[in-house]
Amino acid sequence: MEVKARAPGKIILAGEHAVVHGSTAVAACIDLYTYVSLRFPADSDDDDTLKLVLKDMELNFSWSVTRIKATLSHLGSPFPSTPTTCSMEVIKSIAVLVDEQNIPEAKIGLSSGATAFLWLYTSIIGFKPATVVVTSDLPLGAGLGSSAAFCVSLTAALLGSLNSVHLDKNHQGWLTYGESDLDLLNKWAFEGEKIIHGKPSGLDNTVSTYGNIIKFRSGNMTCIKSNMPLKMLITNTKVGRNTRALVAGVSERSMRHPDAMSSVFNAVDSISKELSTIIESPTPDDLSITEKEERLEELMEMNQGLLQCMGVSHSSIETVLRTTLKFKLASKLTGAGGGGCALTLLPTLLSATVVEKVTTELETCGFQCLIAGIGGTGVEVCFGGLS
Ligand SMILES: Nc1ncnc2c1ncn2[C@@H]1O[C@H](COP(=O)(O)OP(=O)(O)OP(=O)(O)O)[C@@H](O)[C@H]1O
Ligand SMILES: C[C@@](O)(CCO)CC(=O)[O-]
Ligand SMILES: [Mg+2]
Repeated sequence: MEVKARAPGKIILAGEHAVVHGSTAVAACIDLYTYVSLRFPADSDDDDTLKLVLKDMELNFSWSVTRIKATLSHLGSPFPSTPTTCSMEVIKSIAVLVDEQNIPEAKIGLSSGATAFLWLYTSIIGFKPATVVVTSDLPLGAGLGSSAAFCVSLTAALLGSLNSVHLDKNHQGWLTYGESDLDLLNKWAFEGEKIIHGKPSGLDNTVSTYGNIIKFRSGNMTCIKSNMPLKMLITNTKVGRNTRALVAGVSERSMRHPDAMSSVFNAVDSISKELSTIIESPTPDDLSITEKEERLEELMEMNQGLLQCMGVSHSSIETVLRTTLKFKLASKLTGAGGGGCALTLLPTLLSATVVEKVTTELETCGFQCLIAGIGGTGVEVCFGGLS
């Protein structure tokens, strides 16, 4: 049997980092996906290996199931209906299995992904041979939620292979999970994100699981129905960074300056709330689309200033801000910052010529620009019948 799954990446319109400290954030999924295919060998096959193929990265990992079992069987796996945090002690045991794969230094960031894989696989499936193939449209470590899309799509494929999860396995094409299975999936994906991010808020895995545009605070989400066009230019500065280190840096700063940072987080909370109210309010209401866009631009600029205060901007992000400002366009970083991606609001009345000019100038700086569809469906699974 083959189970396929796909989960979207995301953009954060407001509230990254502050959301880790209890503020509201607003995020939307984008139509760029991570895909996972899970295949179990036929019973007749004499196969004892669990294989993880990271196709885009040209990396093949394989572990003997007997060896994994010897390391982890004391945990009583599998326990698919009980999402459980991987303890530091178990992370260390899994790290030994990952180290044995001799990941090249240039790709060493993938070791946290491989650790999350082994935790999710053994916790949900147990000690069974399989081949898991991963591909992704998303740039890794660039702020578009690749880690969450990886954890969500992987969990979707794993849970989809279980008989206890109710899905029509004869359905042709992509299928969505029922509400309670989605909740279980999201909890497991969050446990994977903890291994990659250290202290995630849960925002990224939640928007990848449920899709749409969401308002999120302290683990609770509300879907937002947008009443205005929201066209964003995404610029990838291609400056690599790591969310775990950036999140830890903000926490350290907030320990050094608790009062000042708590005011910063409160200000972000107000920005996210105001931004979601503007997006949701009916048009024409008291504000025209153009007025709403101007308010959003101002809020994005304010949020960017506060992200700078948190210490997560970067000279490459500042270059994007300066370049887009020349065309009177507002931008902010999206995701964890420190490089990665920036968002620029493209107002409805902006001419195609200006979009072309700003894109060309950003690309001349060595950046990569894209416009993604936002707010679609979240994670999906498929048991065959994809063209
Ligand atoms: N397709 C994938 N295959 C394997 N590992 C992945 C994949 N996508 C993400 N990862 C893991 O996630 C890490 C990147 O996660 P990180 O949280 O730093 O960035 P991001 O999720 O892209 O950005 P942000 O968290 O700011 O949205 C990679 O180094 C890798 O360990
Ligand atoms: C930086 C952060 O707020 C968003 C990363 O996309 C981290 C998190 O919420 O887990
Ligand atoms: Mg991430």
